[in-house]
Amino acid sequence: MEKKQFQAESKRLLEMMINSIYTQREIFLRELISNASDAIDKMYYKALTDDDLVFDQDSYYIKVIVNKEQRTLTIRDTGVGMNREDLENHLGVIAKSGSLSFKEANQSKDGHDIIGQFGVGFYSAFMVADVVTVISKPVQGTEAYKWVSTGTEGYTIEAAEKEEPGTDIILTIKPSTDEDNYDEYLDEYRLRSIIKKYSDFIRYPILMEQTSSRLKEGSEDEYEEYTEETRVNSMVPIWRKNKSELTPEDYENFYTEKRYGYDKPVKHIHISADGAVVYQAILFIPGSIPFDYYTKEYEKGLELYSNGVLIMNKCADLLPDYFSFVKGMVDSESLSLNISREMLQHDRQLKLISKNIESKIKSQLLGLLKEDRESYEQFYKSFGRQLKFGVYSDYGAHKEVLQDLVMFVSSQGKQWVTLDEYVSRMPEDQKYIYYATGASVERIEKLPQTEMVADKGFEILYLTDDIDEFALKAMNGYKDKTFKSVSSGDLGIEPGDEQEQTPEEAEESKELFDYMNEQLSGKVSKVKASKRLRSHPVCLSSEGEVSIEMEKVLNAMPDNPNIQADKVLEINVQHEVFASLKQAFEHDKEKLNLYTALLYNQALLIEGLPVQDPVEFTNDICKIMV
Ligand SMILES: Nc1ncnc2c1ncn2[C@@H]1O[C@H](COP(=O)(O)OP(=O)(O)OP(=O)(O)O)[C@@H](O)[C@H]1O
Repeated sequence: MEKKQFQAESKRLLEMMINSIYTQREIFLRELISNASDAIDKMYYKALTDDDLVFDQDSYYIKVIVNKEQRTLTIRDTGVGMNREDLENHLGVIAKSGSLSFKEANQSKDGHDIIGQFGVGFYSAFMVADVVTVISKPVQGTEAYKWVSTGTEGYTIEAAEKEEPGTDIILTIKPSTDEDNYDEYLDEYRLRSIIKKYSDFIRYPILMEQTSSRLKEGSEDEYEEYTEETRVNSMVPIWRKNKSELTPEDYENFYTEKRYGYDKPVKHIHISADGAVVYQAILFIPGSIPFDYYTKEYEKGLELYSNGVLIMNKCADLLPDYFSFVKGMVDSESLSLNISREMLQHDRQLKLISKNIESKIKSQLLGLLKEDRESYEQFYKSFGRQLKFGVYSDYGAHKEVLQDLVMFVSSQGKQWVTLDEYVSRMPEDQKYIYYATGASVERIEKLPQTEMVADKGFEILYLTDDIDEFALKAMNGYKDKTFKSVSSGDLGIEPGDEQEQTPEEAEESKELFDYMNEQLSGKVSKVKASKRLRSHPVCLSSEGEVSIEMEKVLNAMPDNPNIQADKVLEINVQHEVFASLKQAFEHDKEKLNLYTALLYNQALLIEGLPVQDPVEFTNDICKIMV
């Protein structure tokens, strides 16, 4: 029998293929099953134009058969089959896809979409097999042929016996070595799991013999093994079903089956888009945070299918970082796959899909916020931090998408409030959206800096997360209103009469404050009379872009940039302490120095900043006690 040679380039290409296109060996099964499914699809197309053929969906199947003794794995289909010419042209020429030509000649209808396009998938069989034998009989023909190849050595074709039309792809599985386990491709359970993973939604049944055990007839304790043929794939992808046919339980089951999470999702989003880009998607907002969510180990992404075949487990490009908590899958016919189907070309389609998905997620979250506040707050407690990171990232470029989704606890009843709610209940004379920062709501409530704004009856957002203030800065403002820290210089509130010092008093205290400022040189940039304090004697505020809270966050970072806020020590001139300061200024400078140091350290403590020299601080307290 004449042995035909692959062309030189083909030989190299095949070597390259086998060794480098695919990173995972197990996908050989996906490729062969996809080919089998394509072959059956082609029957469907042929039946459309050939009156002698009837396409009865139920009579077509794909069978995976294991023979452990002979180390063979057979993938059998009842599709169109190949004649001698096809075997030569389609399997003898690498990168020639009979399926692609077929697809081009037959426009896709009714969701019968052919998968093959590159003409290389078949050769992935050589990743696990020493010898590949193809026995095929075309549906329109009487003769069967056998194609045999050991890979790079070329192939032979001869006449063969086969009753039914269709194709058997018989792989002689390589022997296992110390490094490589090939036996797994002869293991029923392993094969089933590979089929489930990649080919669950192939629309023809994928059948396999299943070994189980049962009680022997007539016996109460003796078991026997038996085999029966069962279907491995679930065939109908739920995302192709009509939304009205599906119940909330169906979605929840899908979420659990797919192992997106072990919790109950807060919401599902089922998309069937057939506009500029055609795709289906089922997305979920998880009900609780995955344990590794806020760690580097967490990988975002959606499962990506092309025509029901899994292409990628986690396609990161489909989700922006701020929606990285979303789980689910996308299936599209219009993707430009690369040859291994492992990575996608960064194409327009994918971008369109991800833009589309982003706006769907946003509108669904807004819907949840409106219709089911409790669930939204539950969601927000888990993933709000990620949304705020999103607002802050890329210099606020995504604020339009996210600003209506963020919330903060506010001084009004310590409830969550959105920016929209805050602004809509602002009294007319309130210029700014006020916020205060601190480690917890309880601590913020006690901050002296909040006194004046709170006295005025203005609502204050309580910022307890280290990202919060950065996010607000990135947003700049909301609906024409700018954000204002209660610790910032100008609060935009006219002080009441009782706070105003007369010009003489102000002149008098200026000398005192200048003196104190000198004592605190390098620590604060100014000491001044406070306009915001009511009952407390002292507080720190900041001037300029960097607030004290931001200083804390920035300095806690690993590469500690040592950024300092421009701090101002504010003294409540209505407080009795101020009278003592004045007294000491006139009669006892040493005492004033002591008071200045004490007040400064108290202000630091209130802010949650470390006292630079705690021993000296306690000594100072002792000094005033004796
Ligand atoms: N089971 C089969 N029945 C009928 N024809 C087949 C079968 N398997 C492969 N072929 C033919 O061989 C060709 C080459 O198959 P191969 O898997 O290499 O490429 P493909 O499926 O066209 O593209 P891709 O690389 O994208 O999978 C197919 O296009 C098809 O014409």
